[in-house]
Amino acid sequence: MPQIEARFRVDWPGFTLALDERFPARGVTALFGHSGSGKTTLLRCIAGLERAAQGYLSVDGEVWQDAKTWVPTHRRPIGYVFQEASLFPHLTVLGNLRYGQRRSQPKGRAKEQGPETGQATFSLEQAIELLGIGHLLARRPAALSGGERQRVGMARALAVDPRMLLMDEPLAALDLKRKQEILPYLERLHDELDIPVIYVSHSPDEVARLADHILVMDAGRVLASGPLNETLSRLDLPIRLGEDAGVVLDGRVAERDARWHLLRVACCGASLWTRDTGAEIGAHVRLRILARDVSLTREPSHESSIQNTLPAKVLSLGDDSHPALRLVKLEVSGSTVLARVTRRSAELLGLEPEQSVYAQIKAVALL
Ligand SMILES: Nc1ncnc2c1ncn2[C@@H]1O[C@H](COP(=O)(O)OP(=O)(O)OP(=O)(O)O)[C@@H](O)[C@H]1O
Repeated sequence: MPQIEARFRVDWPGFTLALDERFPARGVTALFGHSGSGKTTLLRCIAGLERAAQGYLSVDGEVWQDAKTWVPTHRRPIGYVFQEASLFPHLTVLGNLRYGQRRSQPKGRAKEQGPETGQATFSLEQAIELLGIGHLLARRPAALSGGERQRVGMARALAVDPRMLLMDEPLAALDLKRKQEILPYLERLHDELDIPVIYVSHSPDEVARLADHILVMDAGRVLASGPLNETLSRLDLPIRLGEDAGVVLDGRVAERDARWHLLRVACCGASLWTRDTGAEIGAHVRLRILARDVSLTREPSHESSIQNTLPAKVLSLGDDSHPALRLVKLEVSGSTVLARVTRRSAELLGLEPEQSVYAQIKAVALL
C-alpha cells in the first residue's frame, strides 16, 4: 500500500514536535488530540509551511524533504483547507475557484503529476459537483453562509487537482447545525476521492465518521497510530473517542422494518438492528458500539429484550477506568468489539482468551 513516511523534529520554547511515523497514502488519516498537541504543526510540516530543522517526508516513494531535498509548498501537489476559508471578497465564487487554480499551476507541475502516479485528474467541474456549490458560483463570499463558504474552500482545494488533501479542523468555526450540513459532503469526499486526506480534528464525532486511520497526538508526540478500529480497541492504551471506550465499524443498510421503525445493518458478517434513521437501503454507514452497551453471556439468551446477540470469541481482557470494571476485547465475525463487564462478572463467567461467548449488543449508534 502506498505510504506517507514522516519524521520531524521541531523545537520551540515550551514545545517540541518529535515523530517518526508511516501511515497509508490513501483514505482519511485523522490527526487527533487535545488543543496544543501539535496537530497543526505536523500538518504544516507536511505542507511545507513549516520547515523542521530535522525532517524527512516522502509520499508514495517521492521525497519532499530530506537533508538534501526541500520541495517548497507551491510545488507540493496538495490542497489545503483551513478552519475558515479566506476567499477574495471582490471575486465571485467561480472567480475564487479559478484564481486558486491559476495560482497552483507552477511550470512543470503537469509533468510532476504525470500518469505514472495513476491518479485521475480532478476537474473544477467535479469539485463543484462534489461539494454541491453549482448554484453559488455567481455569488460573492459576503452572500454565503459559513458552511457554504467552507464548501467553497474545499472545492478550491480540490480544484488544484491535488494528490493529497490536508484539512485543518475544517468544521471548527461552524455551529452544530452547519457542521451537520457539511459532514455528508466530507463523507462524499471520503467515498469518492482517490487521494489521501489528512484531517486534523479534536472532534470525536468527526473522527468516528470520517477516519480510516488515526494518529493520536499528545504533547508533540504520537501516542498511538493505526487503523481506526484497531487503535480504538487497544487495551493497553485508553484511546477514547469522547468519554467512553468503544469501536466504530463499517456496515451497509440491508433492510427496513417499517412496522417497528428499525433498520437491519449488515456489519462484521452479521446483522445488527438499530433505530431507523432514514438511511437508504444499500447505503454505507458507520456504526458506533460503546463497550458499556455490550454485555456477555455463556449461552445465547432467547428471552432477553436485547435484539442483537452475536457469537463472539474473547481475545483479551484489560483494565478499565475503575477497578471494579474490565474491558473485554472480542472478535465478532472478524471484527473487533469491546465489552465492559464488572470484574466480578468476568470471574463468574470465567472469561479467558479464546473462550466462546455471546455478545449482547444493547445499543448501536448509526453515525
Ligand atoms: N510558530 C510557533 N512558534 C512557537 N510556538 C508555536 C508556534 N506555532 C505553534 N506553537 C506552539 O506549539 C504547540 C502546538 O501547536 P499546534 O497549533 O500545532 O497544536 P494543535 O494540536 O493543532 O492545537 P489546536 O487544536 O488548538 O489547533 C502549542 O503550544 C503552540 O503554542
